[in-house]
Amino acid sequence: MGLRLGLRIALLGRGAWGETLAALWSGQGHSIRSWSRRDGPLPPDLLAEAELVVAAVSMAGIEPIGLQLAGHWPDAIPLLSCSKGIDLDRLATPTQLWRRHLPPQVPLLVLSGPNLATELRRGLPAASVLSSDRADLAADLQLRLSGPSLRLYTNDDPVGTEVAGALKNVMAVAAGISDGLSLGANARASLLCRGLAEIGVVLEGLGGRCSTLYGLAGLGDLLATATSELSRNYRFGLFLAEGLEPAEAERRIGATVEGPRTARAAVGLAQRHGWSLPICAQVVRVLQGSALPREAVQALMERDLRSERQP
Ligand SMILES: NC(=O)C1=CN([C@@H]2O[C@H](COP(=O)(O)OP(=O)(O)OC[C@H]3O[C@@H](n4cnc5c(N)ncnc54)[C@H](O)[C@@H]3O)[C@@H](O)[C@H]2O)C=CC1
Ligand SMILES: O=C(CO)COP(=O)(O)O
Repeated sequence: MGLRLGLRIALLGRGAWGETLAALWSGQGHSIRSWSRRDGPLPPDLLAEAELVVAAVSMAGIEPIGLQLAGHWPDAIPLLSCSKGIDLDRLATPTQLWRRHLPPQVPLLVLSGPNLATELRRGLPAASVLSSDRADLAADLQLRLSGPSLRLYTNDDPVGTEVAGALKNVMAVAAGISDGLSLGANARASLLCRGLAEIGVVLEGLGGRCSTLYGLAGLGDLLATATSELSRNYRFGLFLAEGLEPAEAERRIGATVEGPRTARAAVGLAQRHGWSLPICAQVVRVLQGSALPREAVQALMERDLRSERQP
């Protein structure tokens, strides 16, 4: 990467998040060449001039795009992954999925934090984390991509950052259920606090650091997503509490809702590693139709009593 301030960015995905990032960064003088599924096949030269590739597709898009780009990646051009979820088939984070297809020398970075696209599109301020094992690169991109409405911090815990950003969507679904059932402020706070502990089990279990849990990608995004009707995952939970089937709830939202598949992936990871993830497990029971939302809440309240340190 040269010393120019304006970067040549290739953007994969022009959904709500991709459009928002494109608007922010083009407004800061970066040049954006973007591709979205609706444009048709990936142009073979999309990455040719790029200094940075930004991936803002939903989890479902990573594998097909990774397959198409494998073998065509310009040497060592970094990828900034902005997706939030755990892949259900491979129980993998977004960068773990990308890594399967990209040359080992391609540096990977993660962007995650309390970043409801609708608010950023309105010009409202927010902060986020740029995470990478490559501290030099993260610091360089922090400087170039931070702007008047999106302030970037760095950390060197990409796995923890991704797990936090993925699992908060499950907790947002659970909070939507709780609020949809009118269980009150105490219930929501209790749920989110225990939800944070549960995110910590997965985060530390996969090698992330506890400090990330309490940072922007963890507690920060949990607070934003699990308390705002701008969040699709939270709205999805509200619809479940109303008695809608999951498929109908997704249809009404009409955009990506990563929480449901991530909940099932988290339960898959829990089975593999022997972890206890009670909130994720109850969200999955509701999704599978094996419990009504009220029964899931009751099951959480009736668990054996334990120390706060245990999940
Ligand atoms: N909307 C938001 O506020 C934020 C979203 N995110 C994350 O960014 C990711 C994208 O979210 P949104 O843009 O909001 O969703 P969206 O539903 O508005 O757009 C999804 C994008 O992914 C692409 N896509 C989906 N399946 C694909 C496939 N099989 N092949 C190729 N492309 C495919 C779509 O064409 C579209 O560009 C999600 O993982 C989400 O959790 C992260 C931060 C904020
Ligand atoms: O990740 C987000 C905000 O940080 C977006 O949340 P939703 O996908 O629930 O809308």
